Amino acid sequence: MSTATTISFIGAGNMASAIIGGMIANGFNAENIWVSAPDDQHLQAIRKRFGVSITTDNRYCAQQADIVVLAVKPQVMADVCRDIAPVAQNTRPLMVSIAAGLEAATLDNWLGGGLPLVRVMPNTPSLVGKGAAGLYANSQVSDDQKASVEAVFKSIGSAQWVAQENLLHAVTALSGSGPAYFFLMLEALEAAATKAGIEAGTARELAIQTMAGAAEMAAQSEHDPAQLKRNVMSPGGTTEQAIHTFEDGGLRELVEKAYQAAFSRSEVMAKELAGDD
Ligand SMILES: NC(=O)C1=CN([C@@H]2O[C@H](COP(=O)(O)OP(=O)(O)OC[C@H]3O[C@@H](n4cnc5c(N)ncnc54)[C@H](O)[C@@H]3O)[C@@H](O)[C@H]2O)C=CC1
Ligand SMILES: O=C(O)[C@@H]1CCC=N1
Repeated sequence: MSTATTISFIGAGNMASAIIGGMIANGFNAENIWVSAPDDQHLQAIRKRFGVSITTDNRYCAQQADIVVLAVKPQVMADVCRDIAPVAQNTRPLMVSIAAGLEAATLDNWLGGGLPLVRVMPNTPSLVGKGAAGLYANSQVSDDQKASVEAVFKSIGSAQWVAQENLLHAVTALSGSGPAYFFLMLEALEAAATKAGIEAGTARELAIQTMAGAAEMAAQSEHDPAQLKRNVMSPGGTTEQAIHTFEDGGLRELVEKAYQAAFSRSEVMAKELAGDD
């Protein structure tokens, strides 16, 4: 990533903090980052934590950078885009939206039309440099702009381009929402182990380390996850009992159902919000 790149964030919430934190931990200069939001706890917290420049003026914020990241909730995006449209049309930065289910054409329309725009579906582990992001560029985005936004997201994890915009629904349901699926698993394991008598802190430590270890192994191994799972299942042993319980209880079907629910919600949001003009 070029050290001269300047980047503005409109919105100072969970996802903006995760991206900014990851970028700074990777050597990005806080002086080149601006953030705007209403004067709330988020904005003050982000300045204190990362030393970035802040403002409550979205237009001013948008004017400060080569890349403007739209990091507000989808429901307020229309107002935010219409407000900054005059300055965006004037300075023509690369616009980046991280909002779930909001199509590039809808955003571009709200921004006055004809702007280079990349949609990114990131996730919160970006904060610790372990993000997973899907990216899609509209036809106005140059190769150089693609390279710079890719560099930002690669600096905080994995960044994968998708060829068609509608594949971002699939990315959202996988890696965008995905951290929450694994946190749920951690909660459930910790609760079960605590019931069995282990102290809560110890249960959490062992569960987290197990999840991190399994993920690292899956990333490094030449074997697929099914084989890695079989390697843990000693015949007649303990794991076999647990895995059979998961399978008999319909875990695969439940995962598919949960994935589809997130996917469908992303599609519905796109339709609902596209009509908001
Ligand atoms: N939280 C997550 O795991 C992920 C979130 N996203 C997307 O990121 C976006 C932001 O989500 P979160 O950070 O979770 O939400 P959040 O609620 O934590 O943050 C939203 C931020 O927008 C600010 N804001 C509200 N109205 C504003 C306005 N008019 N102008 C400027 N700022 C305003 C709020 O003060 C807050 O700082 C959403 O569009 C969401 O779809 C995408 C991937 C993952
Ligand atoms: O739940 C949401 O809508 C956002 C998008 C992916 C993760 N959080």
